[in-house]
Amino acid sequence: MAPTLDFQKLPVTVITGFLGSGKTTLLNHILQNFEDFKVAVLVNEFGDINIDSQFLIAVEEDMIELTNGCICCTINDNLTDAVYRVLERRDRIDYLVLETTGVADPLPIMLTFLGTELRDLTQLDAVITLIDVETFDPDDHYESNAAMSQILYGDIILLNKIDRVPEPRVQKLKHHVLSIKDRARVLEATHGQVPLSLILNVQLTDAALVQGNASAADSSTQHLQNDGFMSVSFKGDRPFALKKFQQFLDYQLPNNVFRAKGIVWFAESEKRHLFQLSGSRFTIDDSDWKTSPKTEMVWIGRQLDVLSLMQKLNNCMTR
Ligand SMILES: Nc1nc2c(ncn2[C@@H]2O[C@H](COP(=O)(O)OP(=O)(O)OP(=O)(O)O)[C@@H](O)[C@H]2O)c(=O)[nH]1
Repeated sequence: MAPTLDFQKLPVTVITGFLGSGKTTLLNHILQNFEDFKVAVLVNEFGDINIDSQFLIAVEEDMIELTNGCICCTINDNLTDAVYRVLERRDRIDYLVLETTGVADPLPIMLTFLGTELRDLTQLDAVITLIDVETFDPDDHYESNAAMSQILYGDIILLNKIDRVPEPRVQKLKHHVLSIKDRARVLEATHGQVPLSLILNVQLTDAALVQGNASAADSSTQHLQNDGFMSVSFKGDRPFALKKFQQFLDYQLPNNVFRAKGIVWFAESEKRHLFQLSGSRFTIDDSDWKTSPKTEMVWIGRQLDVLSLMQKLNNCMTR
């Protein structure tokens, strides 16, 4: 028999984790496997989620509805508004999953659910923090206050990308995490593949403890600026020359770039290419164009020299 969720309050799971740690990958795993319930997901961009177009019923400006009853909403700038849009469909939605941006401190987000009128309508179930075991350095935490806060407030810490490192490193990181947060549920995964029963509807968030930290949230809204992260968008109306882009990645990529993703149009290919860079590794996958070809990418890093980066990317385009 299918399990039922009969909560008066809408259960909410928050997925957090540093840039490129695998949050969207986990979200896709949830959307594909949480079949018994109708899930709403709140994301920053639709483009990241793998939605097979055959499952689409309706696409509105900020909401996508799927045949299985699930919906995806974009957060835009206002989380509370986005949650209320989901609550308007409460009769048809059993569960809410929210993916934060990689440089977000989860505490203010948790307090949105615990410290406002949303507290009567939603039930914060757990915060899942993903850690990329390959790039995470326990000595510097990416020199980021937000990364530290993600571990401090994570109820479940998912050590992800264990396919990329030797087992002893995973165990070392596990000890490190438990030294910061001894009550965390620590799990290990590749591509976020964990049984959903271990991460959803687990009721792990201690609301009283989090609310006790409310005063820390005032200063934490500054984390983004303090951590020095910034993003640069690049759009190209001419294709990239494959060789030039390869040379850029091999020899000219600034070392303060941490993450990049987007769609690339190559002169040499009729395909649409999805580019992902995380740390020093990148992948390029292909699919078919559903729009006219174009290049659209986001580059994220610290103190980026915007002009120089744009110039280098411009130089990758064919004349
Ligand atoms: N080898 C390996 N790659 C992974 C794993 N999990 C995710 N990836 C890849 O890592 C890259 C980043 O994954 P995402 O799920 O987009 O990460 P994210 O945390 O949503 O990234 P941001 O949106 O930048 O915060 C993608 O290319 C994924 O395919 C894993 O367990 N092993």
